[in-house]
Amino acid sequence: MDLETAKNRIEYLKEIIDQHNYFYYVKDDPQITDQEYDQLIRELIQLEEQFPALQTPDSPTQRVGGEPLPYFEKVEHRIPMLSLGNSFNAEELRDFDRRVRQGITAGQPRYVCELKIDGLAISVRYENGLFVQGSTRGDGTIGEDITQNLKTIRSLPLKLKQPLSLEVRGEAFMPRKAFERLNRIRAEKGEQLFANPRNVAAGSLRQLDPKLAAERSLDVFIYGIGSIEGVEVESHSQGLALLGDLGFKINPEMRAFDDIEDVIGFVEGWTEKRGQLPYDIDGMVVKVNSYAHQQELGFTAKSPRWATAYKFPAEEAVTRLEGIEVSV
Ligand SMILES: CC(C)(CNC(=O)c1ccc(Oc2ccccc2)cc1)c1ccc2c(N)nc(N)nc2n1
Repeated sequence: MDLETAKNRIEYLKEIIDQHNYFYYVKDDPQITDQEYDQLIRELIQLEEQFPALQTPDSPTQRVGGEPLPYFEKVEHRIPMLSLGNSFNAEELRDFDRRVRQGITAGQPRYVCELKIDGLAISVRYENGLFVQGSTRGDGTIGEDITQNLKTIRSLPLKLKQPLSLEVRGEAFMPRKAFERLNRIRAEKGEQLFANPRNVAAGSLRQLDPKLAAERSLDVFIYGIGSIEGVEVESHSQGLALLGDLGFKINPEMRAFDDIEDVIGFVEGWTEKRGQLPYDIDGMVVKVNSYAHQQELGFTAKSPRWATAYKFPAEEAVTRLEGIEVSV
């Protein structure tokens, strides 16, 4: 095969594999069998080995990157990763609504409610549509560069559907089924079990060897834009829709409401049924949707005044002792 033919075939394979990665890992709706997918990947690996000059960093073969790192570099977030104030019950959500209504001068607030995934907060930077760097939240200003590990998460695109430069925020997590499978294997080996999926996700992303992160079936939901060039976005929901169009995995359970009583109904609903989700959540996040309203409301020292985290009541750790239920 000559160079030109190889170049065209490699470009075709990268495109088609990216599309199938999107269907499988982002939409959870595979369009081809695992065997057909493996065949495409194997052909691309062979062609890139035969024509090394044609291998590019955004190739799907580059997800399980290089050698283990000696340490993680520090990364300064251009836009800080802020924390959330907490609300613990319906009345505190009503207080939040009253403060919001006092702080805006025009219109009524519209709220977007999202699941608060129990994972590790991350920030990922793209330049001209290509994944260039990923980092942990750290202290909100300085995080750790975990690019190699984040590239192993297949629901995180290496190349966006539009060549935009932006920084996104999200939560990396381990699905409950992967957590249970991992602990079953550790139990068989007589190794100590992990306490919860969040610890495994955090521990995996802090491994210096990306091959370990690649084995952990980690996943990600993107929940916000840190910064974006060349695109005007006016609301949080519009931002999420744009992120979805770019190929990011957005949590499908987000809803918008105009009345705080509907927000309360929604978050109380999830308090009951969160066990049905394939991943752990530790609360809900309620955000004022309009960026104009967010601008008016501003921030406290470390949190936006236009968002709050509704924390679920601590689950009663109920253990069965000789058949009787005791709450601990
Ligand atoms: C709302 C925000 C705190 C993100 N937003 C920011 O971090 C943020 C940061 C600078 C901003 O503006 C500034 C720009 C420059 C300087 C200072 C602030 C605005 C928002 C947040 C935090 C955690 C979340 C979580 N676990 N789950 C979901 N679903 N959403 C979440 N949302």
